[in-house]
Amino acid sequence: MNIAMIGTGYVGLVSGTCFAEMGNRVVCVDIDENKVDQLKNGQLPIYEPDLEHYFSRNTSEGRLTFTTDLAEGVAHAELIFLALPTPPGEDGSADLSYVLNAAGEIADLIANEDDDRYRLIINKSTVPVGTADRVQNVMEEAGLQAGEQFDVVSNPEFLREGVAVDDFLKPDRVVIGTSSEKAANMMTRLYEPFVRQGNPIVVVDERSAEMIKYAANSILATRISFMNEIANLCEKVGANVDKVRLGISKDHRIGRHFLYAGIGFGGSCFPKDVQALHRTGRQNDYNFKILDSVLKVNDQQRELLAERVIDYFDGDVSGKKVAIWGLSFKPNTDDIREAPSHIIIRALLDAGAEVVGYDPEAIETTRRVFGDAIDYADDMYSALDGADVLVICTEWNAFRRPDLADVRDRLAEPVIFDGRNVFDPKRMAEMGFIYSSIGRPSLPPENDEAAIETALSENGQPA
Ligand SMILES: NC(=O)C1=CN([C@@H]2O[C@H](COP(=O)(O)OP(=O)(O)OC[C@H]3O[C@@H](n4cnc5c(N)ncnc54)[C@H](O)[C@@H]3O)[C@@H](O)[C@H]2O)C=CC1
Ligand SMILES: O=C(O)[C@H]1O[C@H](OP(=O)(O)OP(=O)(O)OC[C@H]2O[C@@H](n3ccc(=O)[nH]c3=O)[C@H](O)[C@@H]2O)[C@H](O)[C@@H](O)[C@@H]1O
Repeated sequence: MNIAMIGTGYVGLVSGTCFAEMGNRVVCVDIDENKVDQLKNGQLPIYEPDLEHYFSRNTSEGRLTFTTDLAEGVAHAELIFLALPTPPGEDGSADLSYVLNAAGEIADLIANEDDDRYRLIINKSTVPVGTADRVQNVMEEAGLQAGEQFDVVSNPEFLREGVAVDDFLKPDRVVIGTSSEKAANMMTRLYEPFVRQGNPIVVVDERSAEMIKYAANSILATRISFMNEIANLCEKVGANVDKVRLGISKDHRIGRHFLYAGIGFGGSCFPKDVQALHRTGRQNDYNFKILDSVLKVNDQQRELLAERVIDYFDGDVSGKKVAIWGLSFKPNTDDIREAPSHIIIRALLDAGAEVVGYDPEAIETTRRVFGDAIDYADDMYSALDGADVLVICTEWNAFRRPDLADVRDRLAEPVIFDGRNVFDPKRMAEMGFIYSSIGRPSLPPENDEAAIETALSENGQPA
């Protein structure tokens, strides 16, 4: 099938590449000339595991191309996807200007064509309930006839950054929102190769499809905030949130996913989408109280480690050097949008601390935000040289089994604040660390040097 992907960001680029992988011809359109130049030169503007492999194959075989020219994309395609930003507006509701303006331009282009080809305009962006109707109005205002020349489809995307290609190629489900049988058939034909494992294509009306996306993100965010509150209470009553998680997750009604306590959820979507759904409630005279709490708990949780570091130094961190491991909002991405690490860094800088950050992929994206206000380390160990404490913000694999003897040697004091519970508190205490994690008891550190040496060597690392 011939596809245009309008917007070539995390969603547009991954979706476009994966559609091309199934044999479709995809033209990706973006207004960012640098991005399009990079893509035309075979370079990926984002880090996303496995993307390079599919990108190279499909560009070299000519099924995946890039342009800044919307007219080229529209002329090529029978399926026109909108994968555009929907950032929060001032009142928290989704800003639809990117989507509606692009729809307007597409409508004008189609209205000026000689032929009467039928097109699908497909919302892949996360958009509030009623947006498909608004896009349809925009098309009709240009003189186009719904059902004859076009239909609007809502096709929300559920991929996660860091595993986006795998999620797209093997989705748990595909949601198609349309009241047109013809549109539903075309969309089903497009997605059938992706659901061969028997996962369903769920065809619903446009409004339900739009609500499904917000409901999915909001219930996942609610689980995280809920577990963070359990973690906070565990600390007060001497329980261990990781053990609690194991205990509850064996109940198949609860399941094991999205129950990890930590320093709150970040990313470009959970904070924005929970806020937007809350706003939809308000606009419809409904106070969605749970969502308000989900956001408040998350804001509090993202401040937690900075407060703990400042408390550790009795309220005065001026001149103290804090090393941060993990800058991206989650592992396996360079995305720093709404990253808890950035909130922690800002709070530490405001309090007068010096910060040095390390991340396997997100140094450049972080540099664009903080510039010279913080230092950047070339590797995870050199970040620790002369640092007073280490703060772990993202659970990259490389941080899970580091050489803790080296970590201890390099830090001015053996102090670790772990926002992702990557180490065992008991073993950390045996190795002489002052170790604070989320929702688990902190144990007094061993202070006998010989015992510490033994524990470090038993940890599999040279003492
Ligand atoms: N990032 C994610 O993991 C997911 C995002 N979503 C949703 O998908 C949508 C897009 O998100 P991302 O891909 O993360 O955004 P992004 O910011 O990475 O990409 C958006 C792209 O659109 C381009 N753009 C802006 N205006 C344009 C125009 N008029 N014509 C052509 N291109 C234009 C920008 O230059 C940018 O490259 C949002 O609604 C988001 O909520 C949904 C599922 C997952
Ligand atoms: O709409 C979107 O953009 C996407 O948002 C999330 O995907 P993403 O933000 O890429 O990443 P997640 O894996 O969901 O993690 C989000 C945040 O929650 C945190 N998290 C996740 C899981 C958990 O148990 N605990 C926890 O704190 C992560 O550290 C991260 O900061 C959803 O999982 C996707 O289904 C959705 O398509």
